Amino acid sequence: MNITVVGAGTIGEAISVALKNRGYDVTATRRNVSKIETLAGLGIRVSSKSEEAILDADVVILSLKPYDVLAFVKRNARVLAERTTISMAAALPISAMARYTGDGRLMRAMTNIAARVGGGFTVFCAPGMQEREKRECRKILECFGEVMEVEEKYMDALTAISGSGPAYILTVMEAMMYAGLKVGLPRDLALKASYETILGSAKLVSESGNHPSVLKDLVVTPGGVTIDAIYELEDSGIRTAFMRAIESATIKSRKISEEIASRDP
Ligand SMILES: NC(=O)C1=CN([C@@H]2O[C@H](COP(=O)(O)OP(=O)(O)OC[C@H]3O[C@@H](n4cnc5c(N)ncnc54)[C@H](O)[C@@H]3O)[C@@H](O)[C@H]2O)C=CC1
Ligand SMILES: O=C(O)[C@@H]1CCC=N1
Repeated sequence: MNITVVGAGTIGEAISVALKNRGYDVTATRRNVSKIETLAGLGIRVSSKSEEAILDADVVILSLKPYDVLAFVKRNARVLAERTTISMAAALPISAMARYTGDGRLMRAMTNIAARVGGGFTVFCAPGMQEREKRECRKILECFGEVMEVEEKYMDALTAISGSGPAYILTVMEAMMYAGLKVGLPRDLALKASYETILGSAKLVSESGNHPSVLKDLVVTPGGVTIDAIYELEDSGIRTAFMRAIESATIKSRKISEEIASRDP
């Protein structure tokens, strides 16, 4: 199966590598191909001519900025209507693209940067697509990590939690690492202790099926060390900070969505 990834920037490059690693035949496009020369070394075809590169594709994955995806869909509506098309863009509703192509072969997906190492979480919706084609797309998305089909009304919130999420967790990781430096750990050890702890905690929730609060409570030994840290975190309002952050990103995604839907590129 030939897959063309249009817009090999941050996410397009990550998913091109993940697809190639799973044996797909991949073409990646970017206006300035010198920036994706390393992809060619991995056996990915690179091209600056997106309009031509989609002609040979069975599946087209669009990883341009949201408004650029819509403009690309409009310009190439006839070609895309005859191919499976997966938009990775935040905030771009299927209905806005379907104005030009119909929704029969369109999928909207949201992944995250961990797709690069097969650790992404990808949600998708494709209300007009036949089940067989949807299953093929699902297999493609599974190259990026875990996959779930969801209703489109949840996409903005999921973008805010898991699409943008690595930025929050990496901020937490960085803060933990700097805390380690403050209390005298060497840099490498502070970083490893931080990421292994985040990785292990996520694995514990995923494999035990327990609620995070149940597991957290097990760590807090009465009169011990952890409670002093939890006291400081609660005092800083860490939970409301996360809730505000994710609510704010959700609102931003909805706002962009409304703006895009009302524009004709
Ligand atoms: N960065 C992330 O972690 C995630 C991004 N996304 C979505 O992925 C999309 C891309 O985001 P990023 O990768 O962060 O942006 P980016 O700016 O790194 O990538 C977009 C790329 O498209 C290229 N481009 C623009 N017009 C083109 C054309 N006509 N043909 C070929 N290439 C063209 C640009 O040069 C750029 O390299 C956005 O819609 C975003 O919402 C989704 C999930 C996570
Ligand atoms: O910041 C953004 O808009 C994109 C969507 C999810 C992650 N990055």
